[in-house]
Amino acid sequence: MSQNILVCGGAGYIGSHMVRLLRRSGHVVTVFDNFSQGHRAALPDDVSVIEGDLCDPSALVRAFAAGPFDAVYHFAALISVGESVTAPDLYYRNNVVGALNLLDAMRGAGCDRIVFSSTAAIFGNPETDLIDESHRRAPLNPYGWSKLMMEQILADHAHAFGVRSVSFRYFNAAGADPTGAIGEAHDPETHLIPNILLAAMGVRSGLEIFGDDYDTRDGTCVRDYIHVDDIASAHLAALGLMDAEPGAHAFNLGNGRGFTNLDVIDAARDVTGRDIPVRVGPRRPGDAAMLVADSTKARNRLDWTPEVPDILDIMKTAWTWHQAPAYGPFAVEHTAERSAK
Ligand SMILES: NC(=O)c1ccc[n+]([C@@H]2O[C@H](COP(=O)([O-])OP(=O)(O)OC[C@H]3O[C@@H](n4cnc5c(N)ncnc54)[C@H](O)[C@@H]3O)[C@@H](O)[C@H]2O)c1
Ligand SMILES: O=c1ccn([C@@H]2O[C@H](COP(=O)(O)OP(=O)(O)O[C@H]3O[C@H](CO)[C@H](O)[C@H](O)[C@H]3O)[C@@H](O)[C@H]2O)c(=O)[nH]1
Repeated sequence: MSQNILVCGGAGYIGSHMVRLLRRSGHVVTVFDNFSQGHRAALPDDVSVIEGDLCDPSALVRAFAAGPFDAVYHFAALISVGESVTAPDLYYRNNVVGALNLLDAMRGAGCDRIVFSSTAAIFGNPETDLIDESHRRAPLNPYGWSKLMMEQILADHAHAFGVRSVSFRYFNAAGADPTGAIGEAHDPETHLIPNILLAAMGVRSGLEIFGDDYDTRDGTCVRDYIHVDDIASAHLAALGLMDAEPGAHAFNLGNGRGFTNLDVIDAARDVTGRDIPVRVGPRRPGDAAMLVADSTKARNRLDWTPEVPDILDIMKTAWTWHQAPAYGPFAVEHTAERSAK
């Protein structure tokens, strides 16, 4: 049955892939975004767009006046682990105060279902190779704390107000829509795979690896990369779970395979066939050595199966996007590079 969905942060990287999946699935979509990182060009013509900031309660009242909404997907946040260490005030204001404003506005409008973007960063350095939902939470940075606080707030709102929620702890979102129409375009770009591909393009002079003295197989950090459309498909399944079971649910989303930063660079060399100059720099503050998901719970409870689990296939979709980005800070440089050939 078609539902009316508000997607906060829907113009961003993961949100825009969610918007497309919701439209393909027949749902009606309204996007709320302040466009600090989002892109209008990432949105299809058949969605309504409300420009506003989560930190402005009046903008949220305006958004909910466009409802009623059956559910909210909440992707809007500041997302850089390293930046959160030096600017914690920004992270707590945007990610906690802003999200509380959203919950207030939902309650005022009688909307009681929310799917929340949490993160592997709530776990800190893991005690086991694979991290399942029962693992101890011990964030290493304010970004992770902001997300863990929101998970607690959602649990308390379930108890006090009957809010139904699903928190998804994504491990590392990667890849792009297979058509290449939308993809990852942050400014500044801090994520590993886009930075590697920008180095492969020659848009960046090379890639700096943040530390090679971690206690891992080759000394670089280990991450679990999950295709952005596989994150979106889990979110779609969450609608049914919230209908069936009240309360605050949480799931870890990953492929269960860890790749060192050097492995990821090798995968990019395979896919692009290009030289990727690499230099080793100091560790980045707030980084965990290794984050790999056990997503058995999502597979069982949501009947969720990742469709693009292979790192090379994930990389191929990212490469398709990066070679001809339709928008974002590097679209112009890429155009210049293409025309120079
Ligand atoms: N990218 C990853 O690997 C990853 C991993 C785990 C969790 N997450 C979480 O997933 C969510 C989406 O991540 P993303 O990579 O798509 O980020 P993104 O920056 O591309 O998207 C976030 C969107 O939210 C908007 N936004 C931010 N603050 C806002 C505010 N105060 N009011 C209104 N709009 C605002 C931005 O303009 C942007 O469009 C975030 O909550 C992030 O913490 C991302
Ligand atoms: O230019 C770069 C960029 C990244 N890295 C390294 O690559 C790994 C992955 O870094 P990303 O910035 O791509 O991703 P993170 O693991 O730091 O964080 C991502 O996943 C987290 C969950 O683990 C958060 O949710 C966050 O929003 C999301 O950006 C880390 O070891 C990082 O130090 C580099 O060496 N060079």
